[in-house]
Amino acid sequence: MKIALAQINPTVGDFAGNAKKILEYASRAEALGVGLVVFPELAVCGYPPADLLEKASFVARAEEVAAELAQWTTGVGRPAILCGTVMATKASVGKQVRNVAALLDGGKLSFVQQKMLLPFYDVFDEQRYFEPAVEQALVCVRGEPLAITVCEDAWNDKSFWPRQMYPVDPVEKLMGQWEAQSQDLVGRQRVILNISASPYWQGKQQVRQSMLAALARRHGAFVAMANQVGGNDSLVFDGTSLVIRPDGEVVAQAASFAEDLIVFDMEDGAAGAVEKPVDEVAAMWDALVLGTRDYVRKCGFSKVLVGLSGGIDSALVAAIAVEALGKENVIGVGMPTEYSSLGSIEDAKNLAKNLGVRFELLPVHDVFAQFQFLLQPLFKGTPFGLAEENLQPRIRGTLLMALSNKFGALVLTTGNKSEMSTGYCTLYGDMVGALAVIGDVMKTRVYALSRYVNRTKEVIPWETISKPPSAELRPGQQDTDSLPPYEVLDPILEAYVERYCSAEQIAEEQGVDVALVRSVLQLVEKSEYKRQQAAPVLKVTRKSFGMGRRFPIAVKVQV
Ligand SMILES: Nc1ncnc2c1ncn2[C@@H]1O[C@H](COP(=O)(O)OP(=O)(O)OC[C@H]2O[C@@H]([n+]3cccc(C(=O)O)c3)[C@H](O)[C@@H]2O)[C@@H](O)[C@H]1O
Ligand SMILES: Nc1ncnc2c1ncn2[C@@H]1O[C@H](COP(=O)(O)OP(=O)(O)OP(=O)(O)O)[C@@H](O)[C@H]1O
Ligand SMILES: NC(=O)CC[C@H](N)C(=O)O
Repeated sequence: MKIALAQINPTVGDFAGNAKKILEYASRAEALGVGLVVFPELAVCGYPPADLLEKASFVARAEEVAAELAQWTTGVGRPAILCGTVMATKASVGKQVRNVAALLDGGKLSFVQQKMLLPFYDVFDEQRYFEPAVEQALVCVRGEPLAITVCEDAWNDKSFWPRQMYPVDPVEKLMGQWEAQSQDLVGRQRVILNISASPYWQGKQQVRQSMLAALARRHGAFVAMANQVGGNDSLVFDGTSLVIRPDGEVVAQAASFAEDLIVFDMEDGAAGAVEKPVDEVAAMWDALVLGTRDYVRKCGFSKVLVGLSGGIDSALVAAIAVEALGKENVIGVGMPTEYSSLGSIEDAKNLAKNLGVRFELLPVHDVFAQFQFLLQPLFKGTPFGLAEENLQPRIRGTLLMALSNKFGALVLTTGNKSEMSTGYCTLYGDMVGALAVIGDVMKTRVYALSRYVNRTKEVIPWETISKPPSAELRPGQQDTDSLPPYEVLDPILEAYVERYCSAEQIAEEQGVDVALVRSVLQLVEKSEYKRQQAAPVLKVTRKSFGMGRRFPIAVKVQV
């Protein structure tokens, strides 16, 4: 039997749109003569639906849609559909919802495999909503025996992980059944299907592939994983659906960061490997582009605004926005004060010209002067300081939000992960905005991505890339007045924020003074309040700010 993996981009809660997409892909699979078409985890309602799952009407709607989709499988020659959805539980104890792989065949719901392992770490919170499966069962589709798993069910293999997170391994259980039923299944190729909603972070594609290859080798099985693609709030799903043969070789791989349909046939399993190497910078770029596009469009917008300072962060965000939404949908706004260098305004204009985007100049010297004048009686006798400096980003934030209200364009916020980690950003100032596009990208990585943007021609002006970073909030200000150089800072932050290393471990690992490390860690601890008020951050690393990293604010932490 030919099996198709349909890597679709659903929208959370858009039942009609998702069902239409499922049938569109199922029809394409039908035209290719497949017997079964496999869709990602929760394809019917989109992943992650979060607390929408607590509404009985949401779950009921998913059940109705699954029944409608089943109708489609009635026709002659129609493939069976295996798709992720939610269903109410029947028992009167426990959680009310099940995360399931539903097999729709012959016009009806013919089999249900409930998810057994419910991830509850980082961005996942499935134990909050779902009742876990207590058992697994093999199923025959058009005469082919199949082992069906839902995402995390395949992530607990003892041959791959040094430590198993759960006491059971659903794949092991299913393969045990294959053994037990060997009389019926003798000579039959083992096949493990996995429907996934497995989000991207840097390096994730390789982890997923090696893990599934280990599973294939250990059980002598074909492993086929259909993954979701697309951005949903902070999460970006890369797709990269895979088919791996029993010797661990990849035999089919779907596109990354785009919808796709791939077909495989166990009989042609010997076909050459099609493994595509991953360029980490390119993958991160693709993730940021897709995450931005889907956030803006799925929220019902098409246009965005970016404050262009002539600096590298806003330049990179504008370049991502153009790739995601088209140059006609991006507006750059320059808002200089007396501390902005002439070069910065030129750099911002050149960037806008290179990107082909509309550029508006709103000099804010007078507004800034008016604010200071108004505050003068209260501020009398105090030196020019943070309060005055921060007025500038706050004026810019107010103007960007006014333009947003007037023209219905979302503001993209430009802070990077180094700044968000250390609190080097102004609350209600440069932190305004709908989406923190590069909030999970350290400054040193911002440079790498900018060079990637310029790989064929100069888009981000070289002046922007080569000048020392500065917030330009007072004469001659440079980031290094307040922070260590980014080459020193970023590895410290990565070790602390992403790997939870101690000051001593970091000092030893990186050969830096422990007092310097402590001063950086203190900045991280002191700025949690800012991060909790920040726009959603597109997750591109193992540990990003937002729902997968929860720390208290009113707290005393020793670093
Ligand atoms: N625990 C807590 N919970 C809630 N709110 C808390 C708080 N602690 C302080 N606050 C509030 O936060 C205020 C301080 O925060 P905030 O007003 O943001 O100001 P603050 O962090 O003091 O200053 C902003 C820093 O970021 C730098 N900056 C600004 C803009 C852009 C860039 C750049 O390079 O991109 C850098 C700037 O040079 C300065 O060093 C306090 O006055 C207080 O109102
Ligand atoms: N003169 C300006 N005109 C328009 N927007 C500005 C201006 N200055 C700052 N901004 C906005 O505020 C954000 C914070 O900028 P700032 O210059 O303070 O530091 P930065 O983090 O180094 O960013 P960048 O590298 O983009 O300059 C910028 O990315 C930009 O969106
Ligand atoms: N939806 C899931 O079960 C995802 C969990 C899985 N470990 C992943 O990160 O991809």
